Amino acid sequence: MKNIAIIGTGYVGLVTGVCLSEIGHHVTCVDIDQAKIETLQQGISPIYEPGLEELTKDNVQRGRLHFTTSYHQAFAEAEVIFIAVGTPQNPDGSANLTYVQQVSEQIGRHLTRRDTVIVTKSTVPVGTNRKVRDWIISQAPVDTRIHTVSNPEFLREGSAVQDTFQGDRIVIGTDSPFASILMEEVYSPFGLPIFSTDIESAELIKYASNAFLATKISFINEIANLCEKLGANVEDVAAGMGMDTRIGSQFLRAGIGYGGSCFPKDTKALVQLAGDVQHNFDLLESVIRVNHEQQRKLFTKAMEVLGSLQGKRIAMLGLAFKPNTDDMREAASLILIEELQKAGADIIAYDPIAMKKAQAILGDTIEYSQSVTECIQNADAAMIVTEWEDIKNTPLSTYVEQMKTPVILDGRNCYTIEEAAGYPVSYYSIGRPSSTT
Ligand SMILES: NC(=O)c1ccc[n+]([C@@H]2O[C@H](COP(=O)([O-])OP(=O)(O)OC[C@H]3O[C@@H](n4cnc5c(N)ncnc54)[C@H](O)[C@@H]3O)[C@@H](O)[C@H]2O)c1
Ligand SMILES: O=c1ccn([C@@H]2O[C@H](COP(=O)(O)OP(=O)(O)O[C@H]3O[C@H](CO)[C@@H](O)[C@H](O)[C@H]3O)[C@@H](O)[C@H]2O)c(=O)[nH]1
Repeated sequence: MKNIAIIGTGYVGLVTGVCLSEIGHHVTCVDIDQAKIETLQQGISPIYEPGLEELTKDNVQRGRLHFTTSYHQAFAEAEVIFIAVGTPQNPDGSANLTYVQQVSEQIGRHLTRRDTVIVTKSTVPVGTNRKVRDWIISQAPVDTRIHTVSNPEFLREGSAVQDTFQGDRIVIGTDSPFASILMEEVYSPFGLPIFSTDIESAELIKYASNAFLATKISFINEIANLCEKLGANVEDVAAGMGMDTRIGSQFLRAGIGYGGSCFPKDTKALVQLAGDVQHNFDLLESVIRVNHEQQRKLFTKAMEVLGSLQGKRIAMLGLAFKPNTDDMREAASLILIEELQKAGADIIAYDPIAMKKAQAILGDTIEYSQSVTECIQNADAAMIVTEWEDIKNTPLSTYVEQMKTPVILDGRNCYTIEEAAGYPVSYYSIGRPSSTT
């Protein structure tokens, strides 16, 4: 078992650190956010991620998992150091490498071993691992040897722990035989397929995978828009397409576009990366454009159905960018709220988990409620933005009983059109025929 340091205790760093300790490694996680580290030291997870808190507590108790704000302490025994800090987007869409550079220089200053393996888990443009090596060396003692590894992360929020133990593959890109053997030892207890390649290919696999998944989503959303005009049902079209194993049934759920901390920024970063080598990635630019429109889809529908939104009470069901997370980054709810407010609407929102994080962003510009039923009371229209279980399972009769006018704009196709037709509601969804009272 190895001594491992993880820099950054966000979604990726924390989940990776906890899961590596669970399979027996000795892990120290370091972060500059003191409050986060103190929370973690008490065994509390700063993020909502199913199964994570239990595993954190368990491994802290077993003495295999530690949290600190001290680089010195984290790197003292480390044979492998994982970089898992954020790579947010610059105003032009390219990846901001400030945090990666800062931690690389810190690694260099604190190195004590002759051979250290540095693993980049953050999503970074092709060429970054070579820069990481240079940044470290610029600060390191002359006799140290740095072995860099690109090891992109594919976990999804909301199922991050499960994805780590049951992922489809682990990608390892390195030109160091020393690092290659060590990474095999780190990851073999997971029993997952390991794909080994060069550094540049590993870096690109991450962007290419996210861009491809985003393309699938924008593609099915365009088909959904066509379905609405042609009278077809996108659910059936997707099901029929997905039965072809060459296409596959996953990531063909039409909705209000992709949000979250990865697809929006990574698609833009890949367009920029292509531009840097004089390549116009037209296809991906269209994917991004389609998504931009799709995220505003419920607003456009509300305008068509209600006419003016001035003074209208709109219930927003779900705020997080997807269920099972409290992450609000690039959530469609934020875009819709802005558009609705510009049009003069009053908003009351409900989310079972993300309300606290949403409140930190939105403050008292909207009202908050504690349940679906409370949220839709006296509303002129309800918008279903996130398909949480309790939202999906709300009987349509509740809308009839509680709303001023039972207009439902369902951005996640939570009800069948047959079900909706059985109630006196006006039901509009994505890529399917509407039913009106
Ligand atoms: N969130 C995901 O689902 C996901 C999945 C795959 C890949 N990624 C990629 O992984 C990277 C991390 O994403 P995230 O969502 O975990 O980010 P995050 O914002 O949740 O966490 C990043 C953490 O790094 C810490 N940090 C910043 N500078 C630091 C420094 N100098 N020293 C120590 N800690 C520092 C921050 O305090 C924060 O806790 C990004 O490149 C992202 O694109 C994210
Ligand atoms: O058929 C689908 C599937 C997803 N989405 C939307 O797409 C977004 C992203 O969903 P998902 O991929 O489940 O969540 P993330 O946690 O953002 O995970 C993605 O981004 C991560 C960060 O790079 C990668 O590690 C994961 O492999 C990749 O799935 C969300 O807004 C979803 O609502 C759809 O609209 N239709």
